[in-house]
Amino acid sequence: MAAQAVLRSSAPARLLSGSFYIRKGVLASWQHYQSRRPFSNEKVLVELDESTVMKMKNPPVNSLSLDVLTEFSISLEKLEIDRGCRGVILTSAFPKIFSAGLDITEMCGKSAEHYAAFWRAVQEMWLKLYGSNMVTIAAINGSSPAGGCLMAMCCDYRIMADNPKFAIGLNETQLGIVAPFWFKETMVNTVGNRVTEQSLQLGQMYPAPDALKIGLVDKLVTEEKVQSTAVAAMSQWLAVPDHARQITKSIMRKPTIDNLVKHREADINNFVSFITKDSIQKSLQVYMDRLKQKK
Ligand SMILES: CCCCCCCCCCCCC/C=C/C(=O)SCCNC(=O)CCNC(=O)[C@H](O)C(C)(C)COP(=O)(O)OP(=O)(O)OC[C@H]1O[C@@H](n2cnc3c(N)ncnc32)[C@H](O)[C@@H]1OP(=O)(O)O
Repeated sequence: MAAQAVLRSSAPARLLSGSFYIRKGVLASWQHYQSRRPFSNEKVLVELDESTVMKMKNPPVNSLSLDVLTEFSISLEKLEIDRGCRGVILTSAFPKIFSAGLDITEMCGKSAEHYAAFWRAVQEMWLKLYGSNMVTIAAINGSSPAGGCLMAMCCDYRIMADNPKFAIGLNETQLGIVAPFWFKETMVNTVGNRVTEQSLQLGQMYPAPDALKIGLVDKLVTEEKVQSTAVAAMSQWLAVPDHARQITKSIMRKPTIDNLVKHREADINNFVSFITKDSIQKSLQVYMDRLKQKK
């Protein structure tokens, strides 16, 4: 099978602690296996098995903190330069939640320097994932608001658990904040302009069946089958010659990526001046309080 051809030899499944879990299928040798050990840092788990899987593992809800984002980008970069890796499945280690999006506590009560570093890390994650040469498949095994939805949209193909309790969308306006232009452009590239305009203004979260209807996800399967379906889809995508697929992906995505690269510093400045406003800090605080009260 194409996926197996890509993931060369077999190696023991290996779990390493952290916020992500990368399952790497096939290594040429034990030495090669050992050379992948740098994945075993604080926030990244590496499992060496039949397929390459990055599992977010930041309890309780996979919120994307500065540490998690940094680790994600480093891990993805390592896979990117590994010629043995042509595709990655992105999923969550927890049932019922893919990712709660950006860690709201990173955007509350911190210094301007912290906000700038945080936003640069969000940009970096997006640049690396949206611009990846690898085939990227999101196995969305639970809810996925805002930044979680962004990560899923960065992937080439999205499979979601068929459960109307799981919802996905860019809900920023519900928090009193604004999805930046490159979040918007990613969504436009996924579902089109009209659906994006309405979704973003309303901060709409789509239950899985509705997400399928608007094309925000590509396929629904039962929760138990999300990952195996992703593995099957991966082998289909990997059957296409890499160079042709990669150039095509680049033609589709480069203008959007270039737009952020060009305006990156201005975007950071916009974020910092927006998020440091008293009114925005208040909105985020109210939202966090509501989240805690709902229990
Ligand atoms: C002129 C131009 C100007 C424009 C400039 C624009 C600049 C840019 C502006 C800013 C852009 C920011 C973009 C932001 C993107 C984001 O991603 S914001 C995050 C949005 N996320 C959410 O809204 C999700 C909120 N969470 C939930 O809905 C639920 O928690 C859940 C994910 C559905 C899971 O539910 P459940 O399993 O019931 O768990 P809970 O009990 O709700 O939560 C458990 C604990 O986790 C905490 N938590 C949840 N989400 C987050 C989060 N995103 N960040 C931090 N913490 C989170 C929650 O409070 C609980 O905590 P405890 O009570 O302490 O246990």
